Amino acid sequence: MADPVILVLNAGSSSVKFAAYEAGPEGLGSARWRGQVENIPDDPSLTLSEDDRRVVDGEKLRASGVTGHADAVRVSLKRLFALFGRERLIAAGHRVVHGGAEFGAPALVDDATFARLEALIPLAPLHQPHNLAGMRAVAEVAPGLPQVASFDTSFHRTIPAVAYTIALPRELREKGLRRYGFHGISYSYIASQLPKRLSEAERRRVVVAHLGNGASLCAMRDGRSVETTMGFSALDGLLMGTRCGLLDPGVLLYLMRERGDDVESLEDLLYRRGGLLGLSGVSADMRKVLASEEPDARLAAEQFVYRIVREVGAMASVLGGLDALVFTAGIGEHSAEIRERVCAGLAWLGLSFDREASARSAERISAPGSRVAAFVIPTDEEGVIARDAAALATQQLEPVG
Ligand SMILES: Nc1ncnc2c1ncn2[C@@H]1O[C@H](COP(=O)(O)OP(=O)(O)O)[C@@H](O)[C@H]1O
Ligand SMILES: CC(=O)OP(=O)(O)O
Ligand SMILES: [Mg+2]
Repeated sequence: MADPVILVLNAGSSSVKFAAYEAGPEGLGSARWRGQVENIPDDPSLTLSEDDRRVVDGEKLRASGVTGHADAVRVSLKRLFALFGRERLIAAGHRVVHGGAEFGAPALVDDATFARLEALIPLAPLHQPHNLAGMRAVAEVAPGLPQVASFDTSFHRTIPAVAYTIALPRELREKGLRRYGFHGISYSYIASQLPKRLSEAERRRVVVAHLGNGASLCAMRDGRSVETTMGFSALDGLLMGTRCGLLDPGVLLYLMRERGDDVESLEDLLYRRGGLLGLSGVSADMRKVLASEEPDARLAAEQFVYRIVREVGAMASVLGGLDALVFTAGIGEHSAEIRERVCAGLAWLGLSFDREASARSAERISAPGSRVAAFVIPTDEEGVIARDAAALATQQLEPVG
């Protein structure tokens, strides 16, 4: 009989990425099927590969009535089931952006858990509803299938109170007002790779730069998170594709008082209209920003780098020094130019950059003898989620006795 399959969904604010893994006797390998629906809701388009071969290439879905994330999941599942039979599915794993103060580890999603995740929607309004819509869509198409949530916040539970506490009155703190941190699934994958790729001395005090559409830094001591640039929400910290990052709250008070901006318009401004897009006026995509001659686009790229350099300095301070810097996610993995500019800004820390190694995307991009080592390690959020799902779903299928 064919091996069972684990499905993974990673729903972002405007996309759904998915992957499916065969669970053989040796465990899970790499994803056999991968794909995504991008540009939801304006112009959703589907891409799907089997064994790294394109099966569907940018098919427009608008005409088939796909508008939201749930539709996108339904269409994706239909296409996947044409490639491997639905009966082979044994579990689905989901990236869930917010686990609140409660979820410190992956969880099987039953009705009670689902309700608790729904209660966290106000903490991540542009991510959490889509994560939950994915679960509902899977439950419709494959009723009874075990579903597992992996959380972006869990990895940061080792951050100490001095770093996560927000200095506001106790009654607000007791309602969950604190810094949480995000991109934890990606950071936990990178942490798992450090012992395999860095020497013992290099992996004591590490800063990982997850630079994708959303971007953050994580300071790790011995592989555990002690500080991160995102906080209560995914709006904090670095400059991102469409988010401006760290912002004086006085700006919000000003906009509310002077322009009468309401919650919806501020949310739209902060999550969708700022960052590289808002500053450059060109695009949220770093490739287009770097290619543009517009002065505002140059400033956007310059500020993207500046904010990383500034925050790595703060992280090094928290760690009491820096042994290694790791780049990951879309920009971190693919943009040699951004890596070079960031590393140039960190030369004072003793980072000596190997441009030739970075240009060919080598794993180690610092020069021999550099006091701070630098690396590129491709992240694998889907792989982490698939393994979490396999572990929890198998537990459920085989009751321990
Ligand atoms: N060669 C490249 N040079 C610069 N930026 C790139 C390159 N390839 C991808 N990117 C950037 O990576 C971003 C997407 O990163 P990714 O980690 O996939 O983000 P997300 O998971 O948040 O969608 C794109 O917005 C694009 O700007
Ligand atoms: C938490 C977050 O910012 O996620 P993403 O990078 O997928 O937008
Ligand atoms: Mg991502």
